Parts: sequence; structure tokens; C-alpha cells
Amino acid sequence: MTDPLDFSFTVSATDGQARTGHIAMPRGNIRTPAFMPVGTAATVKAMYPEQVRDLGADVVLGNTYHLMLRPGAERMARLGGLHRFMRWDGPILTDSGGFQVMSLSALRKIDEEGVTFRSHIDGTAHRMSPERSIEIQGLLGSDIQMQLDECVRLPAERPEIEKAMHLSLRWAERCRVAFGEQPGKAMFGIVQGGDVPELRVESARALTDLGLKGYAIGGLAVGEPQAVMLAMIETVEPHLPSTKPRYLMGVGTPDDLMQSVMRGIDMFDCVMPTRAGRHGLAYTRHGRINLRNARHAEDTRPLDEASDCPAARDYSRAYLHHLVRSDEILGMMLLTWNNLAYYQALMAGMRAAIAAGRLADFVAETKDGWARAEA
Ligand SMILES: CNc1nc2c(CCNCc3ccccc3)c3nc(N)[nH]c(=O)c3cc2[nH]1
Repeated sequence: MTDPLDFSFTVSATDGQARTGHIAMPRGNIRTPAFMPVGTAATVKAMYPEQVRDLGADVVLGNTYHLMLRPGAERMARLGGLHRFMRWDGPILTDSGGFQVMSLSALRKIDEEGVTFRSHIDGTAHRMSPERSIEIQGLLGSDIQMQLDECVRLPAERPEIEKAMHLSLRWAERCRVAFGEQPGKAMFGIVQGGDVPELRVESARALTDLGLKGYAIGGLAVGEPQAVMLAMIETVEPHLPSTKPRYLMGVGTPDDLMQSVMRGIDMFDCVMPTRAGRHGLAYTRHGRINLRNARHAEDTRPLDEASDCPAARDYSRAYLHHLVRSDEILGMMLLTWNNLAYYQALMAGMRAAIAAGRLADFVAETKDGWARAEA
């Protein structure tokens, strides 16, 4: 029997490299494979937290970079932490902020000590060390904290990739020391190494030697073809402990999720379903539908009459087309709801398929449904 006050990962069934199970944490269990909706500024955009829970999400993502700038880590702690602030009582995973610094802030610099950057909100100067990133994640009340790392965009030259991977390893050690022992919480390391197999293996082995509670694969979904991403997963997977969760950061499309689960990934996060929803795109079992397209103007069918999500089942495509064309807020709300529901249904379908030893069939049936999409 695992200690209900601690973090534990149980694999209940496997199907090839794929695994299904759950992470037990004090704030609740995370069924795996899991898709984690992104809640950048303490909100899953256009969604009530109750809706996010009802559509099957067990864990949401918070963002250290955004929240340290606004409302501020110490202020969040004074307000009782991120769970109370956003009314999410399940586990929260926070990214460490390094990736967002490199993609959002101006005038940023990386050195041995950490990252120095200017806020994209008000231009104020900030410094984030591995220790400060872990401290901020603690002040937010994060349940699963990510190490501070350096993610290199691809394509990149080997020396740059190697330098960033080694820096990230040194930062992993510093984050582990700063995190210390926090029963019921976890700090995950992040495998780097770009598209260089031997650097990926070196990173995975060194992180495994640190004996962490979970391992993320970073440095992917940064512009490389899906084939390169999948090849790096295959390279890294044998060098990560099979008893710990694997989290593929920033991924991905429904096909990315299925291909990666088949290769042994347990956790995902991606802005795709929420961002696409705000831009009029619907993910469905018939494939992706762009509701801006005029062909929907008089289509009285819902997105998916078989769905148990009201956004997919109860509203006509004609209405959704009208809302999207009119830039109505309800359009963003309904399509975000539909997309997150679809992603969670896909994960639930994979969990059941793995338990039944039929993941390959499930993947084939899902892709067949997309292909048969109406003209
Ligand atoms: C989209 N492709 C992609 N995303 C990556 C991320 C961010 C993952 N999403 C975190 C998030 C949290 C809250 C709100 C919004 C996003 C990474 N994060 C880290 N730390 N390291 C990576 O290598 C790394 C690589 C990535 N590739």
C-alpha cells in the first residue's frame, strides 16, 4: 500500500511500450496516459475550472514565468496559493519558466547562474536561478515542479545543443538540492540533447542517476519534423526508469499523442486544443474542422452527435460558424470546451485500449475516423 501522503506511480497494464496507470498524490490521482490542459495565467482560457474537471482532466499546468511577473510569487503565497486562487483542487504541474523566458521575454541572457530577462509585460528586469525557480514553484503551491533548463530550438549545431544539455544537467542537480524532500510533491528532471542521440542518452542517464520522481523529455516540439521527435523518444525511452512517469513537454496534436503513447510516454501538455479553439478550429473524431469555412454556414449537424460534451453535441455547425465569423466570445468558449473534451476522450480511449491490449487497433480506428471525414 503506498503512502497517501506521498507521490507514487503505478503501472496497471502495458501494451508494447505503452503503459496505463496512475500517479497517486495527496491532491488526487492522475490517470495516465494523461493530457494536462495549460493554464498559463492561472486560468485554462475560456473555461470554468468545474468544466475542466468534468471533462476528465486530473491535472492542469501553471506557468512560473507568467505568475512570477503577475500577480507575483510572494503575493500568490499570501493569497493562499494557486489552487485556492484559481479554484482548482487537483494536482497542478508548473513549468520552471526557462522555456517561456526564451520564447516570450526580451533581452534575455543565460549564464551559469541562471536566466536574466526583461518582463514582456512591463519591461522590468528579472533574474531566475534554478534555486529561485524552485522557490517560486513552492510559493505557488505547485505539486509537480520542473527543473530550470535550457531548451534549444531546432535546427541547431551540436556544440550549442551539448552546451545547453550540460548546463541543464548542472541545473537539475541544483534544483534537486533546492527542492529537498517534500513528501506528496515531486520535482521532475528534463532530458535535453536536441536531435543528437548520444547527447539524449547522456542526458537521460545522468538524470536517472539523480533518482528523481519523474522525467520530462524537453527540447522537442520546437520545429522539428514529427519523425525526428518520435526518433528522439525512441532513443531516450530505454534509458529512463520504467517505474517513473515520462512527460513529453509541449506535445501535441492528437496524432502526436497517440504515436508518443505507443512509444512509452505517460504525460503531455499542449496549448493546441485551447489555442485552436480560440481560432475557430474544432478537433473531432471526424478530424479537424475549421468553423470559419463557409461550407458550415447552413450545416445543422452538431460537431459530434455521439459526444457527451454539450459543446460537441448540442450546437449546430451553422451556429458555431456564425459565432466564429462574428468573433463572439461564446464561439471561443464552445470550441475550447469541445477541443479539451476531445483530447480527454482520446486519452481515456487510449487508457482503456492499453488495458485491453488493443492500442494499435484503437490508433488505427481513430485515424480511420479522421480519414472518413465528410467531404
Ligand atoms: C510547444 N513545444 C514545446 N513546449 C515546450 C516546453 C513548455 C511546455 N509547456 C509548458 C507551459 C506551461 C504553462 C503554460 C504554457 C506552457 C518546454 N518547457 C521546458 N521547461 N523545457 C523544454 O525543453 C520545453 C520544450 C517544449 N516544447
